[in-house]
Amino acid sequence: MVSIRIKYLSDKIEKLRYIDGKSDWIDLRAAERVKLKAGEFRLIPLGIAMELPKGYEAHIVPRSSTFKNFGVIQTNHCGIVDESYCGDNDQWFFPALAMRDTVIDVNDRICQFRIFEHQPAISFDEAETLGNDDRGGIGSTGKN
Ligand SMILES: O=c1ccn([C@H]2C[C@H](O)[C@@H](COP(=O)(O)OP(=O)(O)OP(=O)(O)O)O2)c(=O)[nH]1
Repeated sequence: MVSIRIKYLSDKIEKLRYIDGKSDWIDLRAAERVKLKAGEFRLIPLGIAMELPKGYEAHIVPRSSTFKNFGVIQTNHCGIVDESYCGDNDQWFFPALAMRDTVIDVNDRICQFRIFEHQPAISFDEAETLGNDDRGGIGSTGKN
């Protein structure tokens, strides 16, 4: 079990819940009522700031039902929360683009996150040739 220090920046949202055995991913809630016109963009506050465990980052993605329920897409497709994003005012947000006129209410579950261990440190070693066979272009393995 890993514990995460969390600061709630809103008393209008329910506390985060990790549901053991259901899914690793933890739902996040809108901390504000947001009304968007089709084509409008907004950073929706999620009402939380966290100190992630050392060596971890968090990934935020939409819930599968987010588009069906709210008509918004996440503009960065997957949000990365760095370990250094850990101050009291480092509120997590969901960058939303409305594809239709829509209203997201306070406490609506609009996205989900889980933590991942950082990748190892990387150095880039430049080479004239990689010395491997080419795999072929994208889609070269066909459709079936
Ligand atoms: O969907 C997201 C993406 C990012 N963040 C927060 C956590 C992250 O650590 C910080 C900065 O994100 P990122 O590094 O991806 O943004 P940037 O555009 O590179 O800005 P910066 O100059 O702040 O690094 O914003 C979120 O709350 N939600």
